[in-house]
Amino acid sequence: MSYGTTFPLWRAAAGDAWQAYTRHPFVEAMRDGTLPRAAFLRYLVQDYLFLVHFSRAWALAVTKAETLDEMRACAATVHGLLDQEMQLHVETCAAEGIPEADLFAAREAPQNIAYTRYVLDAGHSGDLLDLLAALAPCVLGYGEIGARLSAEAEHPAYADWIATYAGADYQRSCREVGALIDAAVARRLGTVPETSPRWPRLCARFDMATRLEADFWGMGLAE
Ligand SMILES: Cc1ncc(C[n+]2csc(CCO)c2C)c(N)n1
Repeated sequence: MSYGTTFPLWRAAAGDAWQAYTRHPFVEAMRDGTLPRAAFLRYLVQDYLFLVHFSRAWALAVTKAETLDEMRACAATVHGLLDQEMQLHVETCAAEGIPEADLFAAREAPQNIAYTRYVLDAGHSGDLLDLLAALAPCVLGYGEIGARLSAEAEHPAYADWIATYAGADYQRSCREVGALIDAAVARRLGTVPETSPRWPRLCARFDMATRLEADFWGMGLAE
């Protein structure tokens, strides 16, 4: 999965951290069906809270945008998060007897706070590129994981989760976010962004968010 031209450069700069995130033991246990249900639910409850803060981060991106096209793309993501992506969490948890009010009131894990507030701070202290570099591992990493697991899954236990992220709708939104990033980079850094003095900091943002994603999986596995 390339999702544009900027993402592969950031992914390569993150090196081994990218594999540690996208091939984390939690991911591999969804692939082979050995992930304990309790670990998945612990992850899903935290992920609901995560998506609340990610909706805020994409809303911040609307205010950091410089063009109407950027605003539309970020606003569409806010809408998709609030009205579609969180449904997987709400429905899966409801089927396990966990109502949505309990999800909203759940206590945030430190790994969740670290990741979501890091992304929000990247946006508050920087511009749209700083924010997008911190958001990219989440959106595009799940696109990569979903596509791989749908080809490699050995067990149906987590088929709904995999289908959400491997599905055509989600894969299209990954391509759209990839295009948003490419256009935002070209607009602000020109056609050879790797030579910009800002480039190393954007790579560092992407790298840190990638490490925080791996820690988020680890939180799901911790008893
Ligand atoms: C820890 C964690 N990381 C990434 C995602 C996936 N995700 C989060 S926000 C967003 C953008 C809207 O399409 C996507 C795809 C998740 N659910 N949980």
